Amino acid sequence: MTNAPIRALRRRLLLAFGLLASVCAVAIVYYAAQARQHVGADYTAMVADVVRSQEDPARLLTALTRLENEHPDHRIHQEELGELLLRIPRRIENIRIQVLRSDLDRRDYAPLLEELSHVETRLEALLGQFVQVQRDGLDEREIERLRELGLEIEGGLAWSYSELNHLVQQASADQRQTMGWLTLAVVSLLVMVVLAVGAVMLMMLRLQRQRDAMRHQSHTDVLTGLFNRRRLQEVAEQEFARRQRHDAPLSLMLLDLDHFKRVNDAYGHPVGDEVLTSFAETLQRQVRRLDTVARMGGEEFAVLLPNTDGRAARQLAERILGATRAMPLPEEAGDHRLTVSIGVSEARQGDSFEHLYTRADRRLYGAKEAGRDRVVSSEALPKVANSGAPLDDDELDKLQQRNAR
Ligand SMILES: Nc1nc2c(ncn2[C@@H]2O[C@H](COP(=O)(O)OP(=O)(O)OP(=O)(O)O)[C@@H](O)[C@H]2O)c(=O)[nH]1
Repeated sequence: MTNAPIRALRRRLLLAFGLLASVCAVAIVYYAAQARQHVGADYTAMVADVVRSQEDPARLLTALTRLENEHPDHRIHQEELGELLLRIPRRIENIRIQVLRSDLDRRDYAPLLEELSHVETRLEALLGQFVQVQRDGLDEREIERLRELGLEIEGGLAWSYSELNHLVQQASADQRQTMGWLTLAVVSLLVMVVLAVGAVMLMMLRLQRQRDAMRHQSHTDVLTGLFNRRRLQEVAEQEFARRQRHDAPLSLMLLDLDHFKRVNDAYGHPVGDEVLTSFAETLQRQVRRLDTVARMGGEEFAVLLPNTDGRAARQLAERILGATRAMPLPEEAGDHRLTVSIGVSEARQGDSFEHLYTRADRRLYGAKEAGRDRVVSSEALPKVANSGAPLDDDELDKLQQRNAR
């Protein structure tokens, strides 16, 4: 079992994690920018209006002073004053509406609106006075009265606008601070979410690894690292299904080390283990990547050979015979001659894996019976000593039964 699926899964998880983190980062930056823009835009219009209105009190006073010095025949400054007396109430109304619609605290702006209302009544009085002046002309008393009203209005307006300015600046600063905290909270939250998602992904990855490791163990022979009987069965079922679709040949080879008990008895079990492991390596060196090598138990092995007919399987088996004889053994067992018996069978029409396995097993038995260190396959069955004719499967069955008795 390779690590490739785990690596692929890890790559996919990392990619998903990176994408998620990027989306979160873009969302945070976009949100923060939007929020700041919104706060700024809310008060900018009001501040602009207040700044414009703050010029009105000074203009009013200037217009009144010029009025004093104006020649009765020239009505230029009277017109300027008249215009101001119409414009200032409009501006006050505009600012009042904006204040009422804003998020400012009512308790903060109530005195300010009260003062503006007072200024409005004073403006009405000034307007009345002004109309009278226009009608009756200016005298010392009228001028004095106009100046008093003008100063009162100027004071009220200046105080109200400066208070309002202060309130707006304060509110703006408060909101910016709130937005800062809010942004920090959102960022922390998102970071936590991202970390949590990352942790879950890591856990999933670990679980996947553990599952793969367990699956690997359940399919693997501990001593040799080869597949075990169960895995061979699974692969064989897949190969049989594939064979039905593509009509490709499929062969099975069963191998059993000869007189292996003697190795154990002569050199000890650990040396026997080493020999089994070396034989497994020898087998793997002989086969192709698409072949499946398994240890069936004890000193018995199997090789499933997709896209391989009986003849090619036999040739491979002959090669394995030679490689086994030439296989270097552990030092302690240097004198021993290791050989193997092999039964080979090719899948026939309508076969199941059980059929294929039983036939190969029978031929393996035949190889043992015929003297070991040989291959028995459908293409070259062992000869019966007295007749010299090759044995077929039925004859091998009979031989097997006779020996069992
Ligand atoms: N060292 C070692 N020996 C094992 C292992 N599994 C099975 N064996 C031994 O393999 C031997 C098999 O002996 P037998 O079934 O008599 O077969 P054999 O001696 O190879 O004789 P033939 O198969 O008839 O040629 C026994 O001694 C088992 O103890 C293993 O994992 N390690």
